[in-house]
Amino acid sequence: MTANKTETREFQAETKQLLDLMINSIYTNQEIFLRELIANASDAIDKVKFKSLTDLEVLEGDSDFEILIEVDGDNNTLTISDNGIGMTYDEVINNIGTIAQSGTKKFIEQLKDNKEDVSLIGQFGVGFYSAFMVAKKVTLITRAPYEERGVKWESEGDGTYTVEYTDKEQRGTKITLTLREEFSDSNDFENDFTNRNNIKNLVEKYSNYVKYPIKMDFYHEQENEDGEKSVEVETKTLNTMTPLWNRNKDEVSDKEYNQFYKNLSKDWNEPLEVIHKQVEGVVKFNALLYIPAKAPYDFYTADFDKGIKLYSKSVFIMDDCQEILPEYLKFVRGLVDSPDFSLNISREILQHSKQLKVIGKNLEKTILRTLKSMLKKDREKYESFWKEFGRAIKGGIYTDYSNKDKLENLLIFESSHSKDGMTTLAEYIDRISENQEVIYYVTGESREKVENLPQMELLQDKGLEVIYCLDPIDEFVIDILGEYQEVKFKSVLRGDLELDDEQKEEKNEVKQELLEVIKGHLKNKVDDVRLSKRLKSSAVCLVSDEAGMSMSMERILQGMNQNFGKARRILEINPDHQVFSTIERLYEQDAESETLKEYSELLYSLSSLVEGFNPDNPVEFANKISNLMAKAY
Ligand SMILES: Nc1ncnc2c1ncn2[C@@H]1O[C@H](COP(=O)(O)OP(=O)(O)OP(=O)(O)O)[C@@H](O)[C@H]1O
Repeated sequence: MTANKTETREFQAETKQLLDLMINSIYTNQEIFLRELIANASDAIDKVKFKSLTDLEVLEGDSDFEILIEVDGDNNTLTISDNGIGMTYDEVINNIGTIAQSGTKKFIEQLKDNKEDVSLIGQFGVGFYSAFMVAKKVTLITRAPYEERGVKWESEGDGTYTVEYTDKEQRGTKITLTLREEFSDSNDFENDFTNRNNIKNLVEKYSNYVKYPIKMDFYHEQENEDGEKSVEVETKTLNTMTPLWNRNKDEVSDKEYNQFYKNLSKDWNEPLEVIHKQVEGVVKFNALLYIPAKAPYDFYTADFDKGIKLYSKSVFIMDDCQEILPEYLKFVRGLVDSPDFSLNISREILQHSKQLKVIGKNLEKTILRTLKSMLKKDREKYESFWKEFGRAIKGGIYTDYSNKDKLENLLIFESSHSKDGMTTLAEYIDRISENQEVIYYVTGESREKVENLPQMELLQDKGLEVIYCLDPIDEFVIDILGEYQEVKFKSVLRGDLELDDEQKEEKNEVKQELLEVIKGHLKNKVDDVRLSKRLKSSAVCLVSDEAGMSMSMERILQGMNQNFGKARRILEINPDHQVFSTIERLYEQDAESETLKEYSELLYSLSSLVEGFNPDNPVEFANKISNLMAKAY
């Protein structure tokens, strides 16, 4: 880098792609660029303010924090300035010239498929680039504290940008957008970003609770008694600033809560639930928490930025405090403001903060109470919550057994009881007859698949309700719970169902020898062969042993490339099926019959197929079936 020279640099390939999309593909809601730039300005002021707590010099005597907006209708420009932390030369190149966030690629992919979905912009941390939705040129001039010179960055969004040193007296950043014609057209109020009233409306809509004054000059023409004209300048603060969470709950409207949420989370949707808590006790705090309606695109990945914002007496301390709420509530967004937090609290100190623990426990209880009440009072809303975040709650049971009692009552499942609604475990228990001693459950990929399983036949016939575990994590959760209200869980696909069927019991006595022969033919494939008490119309099914791993677990672990061995397989044959009579006949004629061996193998392949496993040798399997068909007539 050579000082005082203008450097022309190329954007990264990804940035180019992003800019291209910003400029050419987004046709609605372009106005949010203003929110994004104001948010950046506010973040930058937060940063310098925070730094000044330990280093007052950083302020250089300039501590009247503010964000200024200027418009110039003659030159079609809009300028946003802040006296925040500013950027050094290298920071400009690192922060503005490149996209560090790994999520950006995914953002580009999603935008390609869904060009209208600008709600994704904030989520992916591409806020600054949204300026190119409305600007044909963006000029950024910035100076960091202690730097002698400022830095000028400029780009027309065409693949390159320039950087050079420049003079800048005031600390902070000034961003000037030279607007595209369609965004400075005085005949189109909502898209005219040189119109002061439009800007005022947008600030009120999107940035009303930004903590620092957002100011703009308004010009009033005046005429005195002698007919002389003059212009009076009035500087107005456009935002109300009072932190919403410190206002009385009764004084805050739903609209205000929702708008605040959108600013805070960058989510385009309204939140599903708002929790506003004001506590005066041993520990004093105000909290404003939100349960989102939709899971962010990266919610179930390690990239997800979880955490709650921390404030002390309305002064921002930290963006994403992860210590306050347990991992399973990571979907909750919001902030906590407590005078008990120390301003220069570090992440290390946070982990041992007693106040934080007390507040965290209090909030956890409140959130769980809110969810419980939603489950009781508004099932539809709860089911929509569950669809988005149910897995996080289940994860809470799976990763920490001590959460079991808190969370088991929040679980809901699909079940054979109803095609539309879902059931809690308590509702299941309420419905079962006194002599049913277990909670039946079945694991599988979809309602349709589990309902067609041969293993379900007898239960369906007897009208016994079965819980459908359609999410791979369900089986782990059920394994951990073991029982609910002292009623044990029982997998339909494992062990003996103990559904006593006396007629079958009688018939079963004589068949043991035949079963041993079949077992001998399937030596390396199954651990046992039994007569089934659960099949009605199907000939065979495969179940796993009560002890050890289940077959669905085996499949999940295999999918994760984890080799924990195989589930113990048991082949069950329906003694009432014609096929069984056939093999019985074969056995009576010749216990060592080759055909009996072949049929045993075929039955095993058929049962594996139903379970979703391919036959060990598909070609041999196909040949055997063809031969059988050829012999049939
Ligand atoms: N006004 C500003 N003052 C100082 N630094 C800024 C300013 N605007 C942007 N930056 C820097 O540029 C970076 C990139 O900004 P950008 O808006 O693209 O993403 P972000 O703010 O990090 O993410 P998000 O928009 O999701 O909050 C910021 O993280 C910040 O370091």
